[in-house]
Amino acid sequence: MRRSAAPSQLQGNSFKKPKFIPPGRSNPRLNEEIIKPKPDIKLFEGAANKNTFLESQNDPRICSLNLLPTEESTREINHRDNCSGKYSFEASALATLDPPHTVHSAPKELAVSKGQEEEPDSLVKYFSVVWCKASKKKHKKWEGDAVLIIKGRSFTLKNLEGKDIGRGIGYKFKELEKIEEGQTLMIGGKEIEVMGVISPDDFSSGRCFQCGVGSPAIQSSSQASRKCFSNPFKSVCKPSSKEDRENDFQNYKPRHDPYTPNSLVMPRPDKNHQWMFNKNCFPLVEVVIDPHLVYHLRPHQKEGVIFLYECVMGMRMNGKYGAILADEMGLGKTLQCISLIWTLQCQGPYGGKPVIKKTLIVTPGSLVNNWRKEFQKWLGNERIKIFTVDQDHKVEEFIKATFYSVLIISYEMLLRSLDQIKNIKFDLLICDEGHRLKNSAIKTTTALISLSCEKRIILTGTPVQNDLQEFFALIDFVNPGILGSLSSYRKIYEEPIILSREPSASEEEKELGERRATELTCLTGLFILRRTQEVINKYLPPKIENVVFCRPTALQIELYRKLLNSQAVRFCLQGLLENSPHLICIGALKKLCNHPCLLFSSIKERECNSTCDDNEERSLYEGLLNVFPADYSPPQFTEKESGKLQVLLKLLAVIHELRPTERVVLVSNYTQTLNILQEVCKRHGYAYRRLDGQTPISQRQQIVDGFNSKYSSDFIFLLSSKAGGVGLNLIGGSHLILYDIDWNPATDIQAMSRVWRDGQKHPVHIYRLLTTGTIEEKIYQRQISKQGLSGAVVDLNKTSEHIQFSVEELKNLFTLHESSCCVTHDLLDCECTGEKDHTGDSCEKFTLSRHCQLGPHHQKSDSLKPLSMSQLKQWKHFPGDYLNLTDPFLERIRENVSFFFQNITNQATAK
Ligand SMILES: Nc1ncnc2c1ncn2[C@@H]1O[C@H](COP(=O)(O)OP(=O)(O)OP(=O)(O)O)[C@@H](O)[C@H]1O
Ligand SMILES: [Mg+2]
Repeated sequence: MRRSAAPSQLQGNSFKKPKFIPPGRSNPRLNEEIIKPKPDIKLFEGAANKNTFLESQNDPRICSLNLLPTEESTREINHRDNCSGKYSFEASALATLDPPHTVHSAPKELAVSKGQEEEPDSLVKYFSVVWCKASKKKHKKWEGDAVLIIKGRSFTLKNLEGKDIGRGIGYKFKELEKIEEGQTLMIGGKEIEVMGVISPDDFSSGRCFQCGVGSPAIQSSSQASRKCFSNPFKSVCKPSSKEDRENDFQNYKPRHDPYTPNSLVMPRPDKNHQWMFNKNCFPLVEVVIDPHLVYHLRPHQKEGVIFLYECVMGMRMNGKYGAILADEMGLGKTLQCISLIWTLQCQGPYGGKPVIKKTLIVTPGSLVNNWRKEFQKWLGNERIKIFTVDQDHKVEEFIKATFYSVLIISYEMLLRSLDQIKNIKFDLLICDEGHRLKNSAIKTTTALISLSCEKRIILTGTPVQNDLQEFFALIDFVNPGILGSLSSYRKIYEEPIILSREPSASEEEKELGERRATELTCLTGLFILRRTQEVINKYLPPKIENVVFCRPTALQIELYRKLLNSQAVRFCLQGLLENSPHLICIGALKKLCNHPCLLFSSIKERECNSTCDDNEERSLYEGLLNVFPADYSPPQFTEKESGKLQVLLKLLAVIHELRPTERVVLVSNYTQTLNILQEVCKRHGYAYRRLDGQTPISQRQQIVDGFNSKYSSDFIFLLSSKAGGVGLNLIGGSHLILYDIDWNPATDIQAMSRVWRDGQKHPVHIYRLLTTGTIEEKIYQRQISKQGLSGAVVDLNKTSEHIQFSVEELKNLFTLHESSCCVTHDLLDCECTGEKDHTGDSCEKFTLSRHCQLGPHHQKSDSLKPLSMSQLKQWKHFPGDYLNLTDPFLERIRENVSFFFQNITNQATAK
């Protein structure tokens, strides 16, 4: 049985008597009150004091009706008659003889109104109650907490999971109106005791359903300012003797001077915290961040460290020690965590004793060494001993060598070594790129949940509120139980919030959904921190972003037309979408855009491995080989066959010529395309490195370091965005070219943020290449239109296979616009004719709205979000043959380009 004590911990809610009291047992608080007989009282007040309790004992009428919501007949509710005369001495004398769990006669059901009573619309009341089924059993116990909602002449009883457990209509208004704290009554076949009144606000916010939730322990984040203790040695308890006190005075000094001008001092624990965690009565000592780190920390990082400190210390919410640091990419989440670990490992507020001993950092395989490097970068090799798990360094080694305090391991390795890891006592768990834990059913999540460590931090660069169920999984991971069970979360938050966003939602539903969303935000906002790129922009060089529309070649156009005329495409357009032939068609068109030889290879491959199942694919390729020259051979592809490749070559040449010391990151989503690009590098003598899904994890950091090194002779870094994009720092490159486009804007954004981040010295140039009039433009439009944003915008796992297309959409997708120099511009409703340099206002002044289930409360500016159409319109744009092209790079590639969009961020600091 659920205990009802929790609601009392909620600040500001109206639960006054939260404990279960067996039916018939008097409520201790009310025992103190003398309840005078009221002649007009109608409802049973058995549990309100001892006397009334005895009333019930003597009452032979135990309700046998079982009134579940569906049972019309049970709407009969009778309040206890003749209450008034029974507050007798006789009864109270009996009370002293009876143990609490003796026979309890339940009150009679309240009765439904027979006549046509006037409906008082205005009356809506909420009560916290405890309930049990009506029974004649001697020893009854309350079965649970519930919320009773009285509305006019009807009632609803909801359990704390938000489910209806009783409902009835047509009661006497006057009787319902009289329900008050302390009463016991029969309603809907259930006996209930009214524990307290719930304010409408507590109901609409959903707070009244939260049980087991720790109370916010923080008043405001301003507490997190640099406030020194007036007396760092003052303790809640006094040390035992004078001598001890003197020793303490010596021993309990802060590790770093809290009074130096730039010191960063952690907020002090309040009395409640001290009472909970300072059982040994140690003196309070300032926790001061190592000045060596403070020197480097940016202002937002200082705030972040304080936030993390408060969360994991349980200072933000009683009994909860988790946090989600969801700063946008490149804001230095790693450094913030390192600062926290280093601090907690050496210091603590109680007697200066370290709060943690061992930390576990779980991260994608490609970032394991990046973490080690960051530790070295900020703390050197001596301060802290780090152990990274790989093929040659097993967890056993960490266990044997006790001097290691931090274990860094990939998610994959964690699963393999789970048994050993479980045996180590970790005090802090950090999950980097932790949005992967949004699915609570996957092995990684269950494995991590099984670790007993309470202090848990999720790091993620992607917003977490886009999907309410994934949101729950992340929240429940860091602070288990804070939102109740999944089913109660659904009833109390998800359903009303989603319902309120439906176009058909009533005003009441909208209001409720809005309130629940606000409450959810408030509750979770205490331990989620997200800052956007803007906080760091001022430290970054300018960023020049270009969308380059490349003309397709004659061969590409011919093949494209043939593909669109194929039987497979025609089937798709007739809505015959079994076996998803549209995905094959889309794949073929995308390959063709990258280079016709990729399509050629696919056709040849299909010819070799033909089975009877791939009719669609064969029908798609029919007659295509005739378009290629007879002796066509993919390895000998020519660069002139692809519009984008021609642009790329010119771009590489001009960068090499004009910026000989700068380097290029060249990104594709496809390994086969990377093969072509690699071949191009070889042919033109460009030194390169490559990182894709096949690159062994152990080599990845080395490849990245080699490229970033100032001594590197590389010119190009070939990167597979899906394999290696997340979390990498590629600041050695200042030009980034996205050779192809992904359905998911997040993949592209991830890749783009690899170069424009802290530490970048050069202005950053980003080029997104699209083939004019083709499917690539359509995918781009989908990215920037609302439609593209729906659902989990930033979910890197979402691919085209997850996207549903209507036949209408497919028609649009499978159209080649041969005469337009930029279909995307045509769609913008821009007043310019595309014939001149059209410069709109800076896009930065536009607030970007994020499509998010939590609604407007969360729609903060999010600079790494994909653009919207209207923002793109504000970008400078011009056709390829525009005369006054001032950008030297664009000037050199214009021959093969039909249109440009350009936007410059941080122009003021342009060098
Ligand atoms: N205060 C700072 N001063 C200088 N460089 C910094 C600072 N903070 C972080 N950096 C550097 O910025 C780069 C990005 O930091 P980091 O990798 O921690 O970003 P992140 O927030 O984890 O981003 P992502 O979400 O992409 O993983 C790193 O090279 C890091 O060393
Ligand atoms: Mg990171």
